[in-house]
Amino acid sequence: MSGRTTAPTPPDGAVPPVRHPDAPAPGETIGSHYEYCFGCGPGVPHGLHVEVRAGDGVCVSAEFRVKEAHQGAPGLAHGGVLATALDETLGSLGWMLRVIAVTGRLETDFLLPVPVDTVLHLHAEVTAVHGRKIYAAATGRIGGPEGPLALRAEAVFVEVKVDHFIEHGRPAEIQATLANPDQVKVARAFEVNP
Ligand SMILES: CCCCCCCCCCCCCC(=O)SCCNC(=O)CCNC(=O)[C@H](O)C(C)(C)COP(=O)(O)OP(=O)(O)OC[C@H]1O[C@@H](n2cnc3c(N)ncnc32)[C@H](O)[C@@H]1OP(=O)(O)O
Repeated sequence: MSGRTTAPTPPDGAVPPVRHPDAPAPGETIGSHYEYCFGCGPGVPHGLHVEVRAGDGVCVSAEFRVKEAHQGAPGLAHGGVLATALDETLGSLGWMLRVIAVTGRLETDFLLPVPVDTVLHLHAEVTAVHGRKIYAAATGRIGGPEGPLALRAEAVFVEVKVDHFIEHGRPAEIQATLANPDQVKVARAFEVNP
């Protein structure tokens, strides 16, 4: 046994998260990190267009309107789409820590069906950090920030460097991204100075 675990419960030795001094101000819109991101990109017509704002802790909130293109059952959102909305919101927490992190594990409870046209109110926060692992939790509420709880998630994100994307991404998109200083900035590629 190696002792490695991917469970979303912080292990012994995990520490509380620290909001980075250069994190976006509370209430500030974080904006899309990539034009063609299915979760937040304005260049994806059937994408989710999740809009995220910084919170005052190591947390963010977001809204997402379920569209016809997001159905699973008639008139209801597809569960995978809802998990994507949670993933996108959780992924934005990297801005609050000023790191790039990718989803390692995402556990989702689907508590209520979510009809088309619903505005889902999402909230995500970092609960602990252990080395490169970032532990986080998220909720999705129907109709308002205090509305009925439809979704709940726990996640482990793993911090990576820009090299992760350069090594694994399709070259055409990576080269176009790195060649565009505005795109590098919004992509959270903090260690790149274009
Ligand atoms: C050009 C710039 C572009 C920038 C764009 C920004 C976009 C942001 C986009 C956001 C979009 C939204 C979000 C998205 O959709 S992100 C897209 C979906 N996610 C992915 O594609 C991730 C795919 N997986 C990997 O690339 C690797 O497996 C990673 C990088 C995750 C780890 O491989 P790596 O070789 O690096 O790490 P390691 O093996 O040395 O392990 C290190 C530690 O991590 C722990 N661990 C490992 N795996 C898991 C796991 N699955 N769960 C829990 N924990 C895990 C491991 O136990 C160890 O801990 P410890 O045992 O030491 O304590």
